[in-house]
Amino acid sequence: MDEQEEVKVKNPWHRPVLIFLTVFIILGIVIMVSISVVQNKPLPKKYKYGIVLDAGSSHTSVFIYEWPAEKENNTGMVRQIHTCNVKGKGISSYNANPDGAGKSLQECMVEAKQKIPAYRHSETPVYLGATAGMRLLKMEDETASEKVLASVEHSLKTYPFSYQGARIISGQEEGAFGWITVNYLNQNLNKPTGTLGALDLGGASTQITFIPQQEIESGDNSIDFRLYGNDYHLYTHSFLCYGKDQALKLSLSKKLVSAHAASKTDPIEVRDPCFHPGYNFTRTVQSIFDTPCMKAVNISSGIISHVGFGDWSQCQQSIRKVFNTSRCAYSKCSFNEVFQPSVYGKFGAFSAFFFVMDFLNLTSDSLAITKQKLEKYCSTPWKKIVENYPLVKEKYLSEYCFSGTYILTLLEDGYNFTSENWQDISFLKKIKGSDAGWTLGYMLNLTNMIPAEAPDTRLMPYGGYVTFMIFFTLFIFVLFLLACLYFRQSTRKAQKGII
Ligand SMILES: Nc1ccn([C@@H]2O[C@H](COP(=O)(O)OP(=O)(O)OP(=O)(O)O)[C@@H](O)[C@H]2O)c(=O)n1
Ligand SMILES: [Ca+2]
Repeated sequence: MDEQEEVKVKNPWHRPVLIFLTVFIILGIVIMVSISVVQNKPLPKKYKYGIVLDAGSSHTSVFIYEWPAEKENNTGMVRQIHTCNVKGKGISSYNANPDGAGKSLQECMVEAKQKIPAYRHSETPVYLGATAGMRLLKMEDETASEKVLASVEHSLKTYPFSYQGARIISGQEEGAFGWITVNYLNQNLNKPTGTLGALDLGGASTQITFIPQQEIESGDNSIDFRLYGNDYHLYTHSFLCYGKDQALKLSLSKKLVSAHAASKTDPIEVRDPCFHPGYNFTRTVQSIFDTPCMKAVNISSGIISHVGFGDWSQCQQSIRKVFNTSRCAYSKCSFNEVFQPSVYGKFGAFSAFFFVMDFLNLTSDSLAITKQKLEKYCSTPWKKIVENYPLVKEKYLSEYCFSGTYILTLLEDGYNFTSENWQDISFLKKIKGSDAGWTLGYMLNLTNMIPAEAPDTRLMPYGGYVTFMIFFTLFIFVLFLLACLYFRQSTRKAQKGII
């Protein structure tokens, strides 16, 4: 009986240290299992795709985007994997032949089929957004614009993707989605850092979008977003007819009207300081007035002899005439009686802002140097320019003096940038491999990929998780060894006791 009692007392499982260690080991295992379950929730590993067609006034581009399926709500995860430039002009140029608009997309859409894995085709959304060219066509001939949209819709539905619509987007959407794109790509949206304003220059319209420091006095210039848990109150404006092709027509029409008033020769000679000395090109009056951007004038037909004389400061004076700055019903205006708060913060200037300033090698100079270089460029004889750039299309080449001067005048006299904040403007084409423009923001919005609230994050970052698991495994292993040793010692002692 005495012996039996001694065995009971010395049973090692009854020692508090051993009980303590055992509880710790079990607790440790439970914690490890729980963490690995939370951390390793099954996640689909594959990529998803989206296609957006930018049907601009001068041309159409097809953008293909890709993102990891499990990370679609994180900022900066969507990237552009391919672009295809549709051959020919923009879809609005098919007003007299709407079927041609749909057909023009074929080559790029076939390319899209090859770029996106076949098993993803049916779930890949396709959106087409048309901008200022189609806005103008709609103003001129609504039936023609509907036919063009019906034609591209019919064409896009023949592909195995998930067709989501073809529509004319508003100027506010164009500005706001451009702003979302640049800030999404720069990963500014879920951080307390400042955002980047967006400046977009197309062929037929131009947009300015930024977060101002002052109240927005006109309702149609204000847009509110809640993205990743932050509220954004944006100023945006789109100037229809102030893209660089329409602005050239506006400017030429003014020169034509005064030349016509001064002398009624046929052809009418229009001397233009925005074109190089020695440049001489024959145009029809109709080619300048073929747009609803211009008021009808009494010169409706005839031939123009367009003669350049390359004088930058006269060119700038002539361009100023297309901006009406005489009246403003608000505390501040840009031009044409449009409210605009003072520009604030850094800006990204893309599309034709970039094409032109990049060609002229003016993307990183001060305003004063930019003017000097442009003055020199405009006064260079046309013959020399053609010799210097044999590979550039003559139509593009002839217009860079006008376009550069237009950009400078729009930014300085129109939007009120100064020599102090000139270098806050970055002329850029791409951000981390994706084009700056409205298309990415448009897709992110329509696929709900930017949540209003910040998405849930992992329990801990991957590196932290791995360190934690290694440390904890070692810890439990040591505890286990200690427990074994202690158990063996206790058993021995107990056995000795029995003997
Ligand atoms: N390498 C290039 C490409 C385009 N352009 C010019 O840039 C303008 C078009 O810019 P873009 O942003 O493509 O305009 P769209 O989107 O077609 O027009 P919008 O946005 O007004 O609808 C046109 O004048 C075109 O001639 C250029 O000078 N150099
Ligand atoms: Ca555009």
